Amino acid sequence: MTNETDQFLDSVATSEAGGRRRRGRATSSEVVLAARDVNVYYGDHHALHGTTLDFHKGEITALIGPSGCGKSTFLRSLNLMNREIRGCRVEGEIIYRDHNINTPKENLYELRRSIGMVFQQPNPFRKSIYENIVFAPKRHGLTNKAELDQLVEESLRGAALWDEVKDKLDKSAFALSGGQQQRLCIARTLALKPDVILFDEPCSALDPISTLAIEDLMNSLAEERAIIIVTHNMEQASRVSNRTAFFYMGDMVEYGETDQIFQRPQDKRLNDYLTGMFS
Ligand SMILES: Nc1ncnc2c1ncn2[C@@H]1O[C@H](COP(=O)(O)OP(=O)(O)OP(=O)(O)O)[C@@H](O)[C@H]1O
Repeated sequence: MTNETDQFLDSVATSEAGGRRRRGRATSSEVVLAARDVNVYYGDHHALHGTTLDFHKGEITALIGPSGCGKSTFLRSLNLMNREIRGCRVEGEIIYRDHNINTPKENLYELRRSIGMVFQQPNPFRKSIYENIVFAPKRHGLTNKAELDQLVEESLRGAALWDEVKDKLDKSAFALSGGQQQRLCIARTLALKPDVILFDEPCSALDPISTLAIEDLMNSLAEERAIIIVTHNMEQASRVSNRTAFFYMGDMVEYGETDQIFQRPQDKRLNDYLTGMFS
């Protein structure tokens, strides 16, 4: 291991946030979601090559690697979002609770309840805070006002936003700060009671304080779910995740417990990436 890696790890281990929230090791054997030999093509371009990976309840898995290596492509395969991209083809199996969902008959609408997604840019609807939360549950048939009210409170509490917005639920979601909007998007996802949440660089548009709030939140959400996060921020991956997968040019090159990946990288490309030789 190089000096640069040592320094980086020291800075993570001694930072207050790192010490407080560091996960690092595997804690669970319950696989909720798994990819089996997943290949993704955009037209003729073979963007992701035969990727096999398990995701566990109670854990956060980080997907890392240089720009264009296929992290987001892989993430979007996990809830079949790639189907919305014209010319994109996903081969292989995505096993959710022992059943392959990568089939034409899979009901995407129902699937997205179970496997939620939070994007890079907060994307609330142009509606009130309350309506943002109840929009999808209403479409799924929930109409009882008391039940909707309770769901709004539960979801906002789950996203650590309730105290900040409980007196202005009828106000526009756009009146919230960027960090609050991202937590609202998380609350919106929680309202559907998913047991997997995919995060695609959820903090890249946020300031450091909001970033720490989202990291804390992911930590608590992971207690009952599997969380998968794409991040360019190596300190973040090291702080929040139990396991890490490193991608390079469409291949998943190395996977393991986060402590091992960051402290004892096996592959030279991973070591070079961690020490900033390329980004
Ligand atoms: N919608 C698309 N249409 C065509 N090619 C795409 C599309 N999305 C991604 N690609 C290609 O697939 C490959 C992987 O891209 P992807 O966005 O998954 O990488 P990434 O690791 O998430 O990158 P970044 O960190 O920059 O977001 C790249 O070669 C990219 O150009």
